[in-house]
Amino acid sequence: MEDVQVAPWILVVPVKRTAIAKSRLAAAYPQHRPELARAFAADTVEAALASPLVRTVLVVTDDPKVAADVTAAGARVVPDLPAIGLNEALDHGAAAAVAEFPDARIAALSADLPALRPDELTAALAACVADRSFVIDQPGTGTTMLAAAPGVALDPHFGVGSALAHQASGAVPLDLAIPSVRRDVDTAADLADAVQLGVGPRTAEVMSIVLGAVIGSEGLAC
Ligand SMILES: Nc1nc2c(ncn2[C@@H]2O[C@H](COP(=O)(O)OP(=O)(O)OP(=O)(O)O)[C@@H](O)[C@H]2O)c(=O)[nH]1
Ligand SMILES: C=C(OP(=O)(O)O)C(=O)O
Repeated sequence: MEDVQVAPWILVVPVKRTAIAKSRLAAAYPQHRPELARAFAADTVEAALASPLVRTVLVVTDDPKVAADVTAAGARVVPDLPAIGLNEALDHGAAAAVAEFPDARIAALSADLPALRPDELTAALAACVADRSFVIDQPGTGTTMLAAAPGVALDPHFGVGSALAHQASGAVPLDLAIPSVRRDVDTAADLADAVQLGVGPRTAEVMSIVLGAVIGSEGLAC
């Protein structure tokens, strides 16, 4: 009988309600911040689903628009528990993943990676050989992905200074050239950098509306 290989990874992607998310973009993008947060999540999930190592993406969110977007893309939604916070949301998503896929490898992936490339995510997942591995973000202090081997607890420590916290908890940082996996977007400068790398279609669409509005308001074009 043919040996069908099953993709080993379940990704848990947390998405805060976009009405309150990405507050550090508020000054630069007061009108479009929620739409940008939604577009980042849609592009991140779509790129993750395109990796051949990814079996399923579980999106932990209470945002109905995000839930509709990611469901249409082929991901599954795990409703957030009320006001539990990022690491608790990840534990909640990981528990749902373990219950359904006990032999799978589980990784938490931030939803603010609009330039994410499936090939770079695949390279990152393939390099996760330790019990727990993680990807340090572009600034060097945070984390964009945390992965665990089957049977190993994810034990997430996302938040300010999470790179040090994950290392201190025994997770091993990946040493790979994977700029799109590292490029999380918190600030307007991060977003400009992501656009340089090449963002996914949803973010590109919102950015074209934003730039049209800016240029239009300056009377240069409409
Ligand atoms: N489900 C869920 N996801 C969260 C929560 N807090 C943060 N996230 C997600 O975790 C990822 C990293 O979070 P941050 O970069 O801090 O995002 P943020 O809180 O929207 O951004 P700031 O307001 O600028 O701090 C993003 O994908 C967020 O949507 C939470 O309480 N629940
Ligand atoms: C949640 C994190 O970071 P940020 O808020 O900078 O995206 C993190 O890096 O763990």
